[in-house]
Amino acid sequence: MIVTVTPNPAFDRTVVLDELKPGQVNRAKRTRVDLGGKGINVAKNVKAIGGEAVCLGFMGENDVFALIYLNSLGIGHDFTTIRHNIRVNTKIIDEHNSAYTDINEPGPEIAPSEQQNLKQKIKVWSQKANILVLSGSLPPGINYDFYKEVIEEIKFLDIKIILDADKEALKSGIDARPYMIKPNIHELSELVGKELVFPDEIIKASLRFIQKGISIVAVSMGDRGSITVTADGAFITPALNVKVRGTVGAGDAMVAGFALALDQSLSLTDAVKMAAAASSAAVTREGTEPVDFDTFKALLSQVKIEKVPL
Ligand SMILES: Nc1ncnc2c1ncn2[C@@H]1O[C@H](COP(=O)(O)OP(=O)(O)OP(=O)(O)O)[C@@H](O)[C@H]1O
Ligand SMILES: O=P(O)(O)OC[C@@]1(O)O[C@H](CO)[C@@H](O)[C@@H]1O
Repeated sequence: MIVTVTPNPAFDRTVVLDELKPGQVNRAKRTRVDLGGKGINVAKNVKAIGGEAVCLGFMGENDVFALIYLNSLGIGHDFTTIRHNIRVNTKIIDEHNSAYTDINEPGPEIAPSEQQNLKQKIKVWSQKANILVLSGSLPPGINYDFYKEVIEEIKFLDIKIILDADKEALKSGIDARPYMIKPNIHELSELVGKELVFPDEIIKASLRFIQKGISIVAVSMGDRGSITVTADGAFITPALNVKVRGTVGAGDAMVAGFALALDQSLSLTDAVKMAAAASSAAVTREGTEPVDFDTFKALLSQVKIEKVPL
């Protein structure tokens, strides 16, 4: 079973413009609202490509539409109810410049008791799960080492933990040695304090974390595809040629592909393929709508992987 944790869910409001003109009145061509937040997007995409996932995290007591939506997709959930509503993140698509701008709110203040409640639920669900995905930013009131503490509490269990976070939450989470991390190229560059561009630099930087005891470092590079590094070798995967309608959540779809492949004990090559196909399918969707299964299937056969021995 795959369990995802989203401490900071969001309603993603996607606003499509001809061209974003800062300092002026901009008229939207169209808008849409999706329930998002990284772990929730992972669960939506796991479901869309044929698996099952359960969502944990914080959810406002009045955020009933979020639950109705997950129920409509048949996605299980066991959120920790909080007093405040979840945030609204604004995603601006500038069609003329193919520019994608995210404005992410900090999220609601979390009380210590709410935090304990989520930790307890994670412990209980981790007893039943094969894969635990810890994903996204931490809302106010939660310490940056939340993910580290969670990993340390459950790592004696037979469970593979995937961490997808940034900044201090990622840095400290890595110290607890999750099974896998999925930094994007900017996050990896920040982690090692050097701007990384070329595959050999990216592989070398990733190996630092493999040497620390992390089994898989999957580095996403937007339209340049991804590089997945393990102790046995690196897999370079160019992005697929698809019509891009929105890039938000591409990384989450990538994590969904890995999570499902790991849950099904598939080979790493198959996991990399599923991750590439799911993430490429994700960018063909506006907003964070789950991927279309037929598109995912069609893209799966197109993924090319170059294996680089170390
Ligand atoms: N423009 C694109 N064209 C084709 N594929 C893309 C494009 N952008 C992203 N992808 C696919 O999605 C994967 C993940 O993208 P990216 O590196 O942008 O993730 P991310 O920064 O974690 O995204 P997010 O935080 O929005 O989920 C890439 O490895 C690639 O397979
Ligand atoms: O602010 P965070 O938690 O880092 O990221 C939140 C977010 O940008 O991530 C998802 C896309 O990956 C969106 O659904 C959501 O709005």
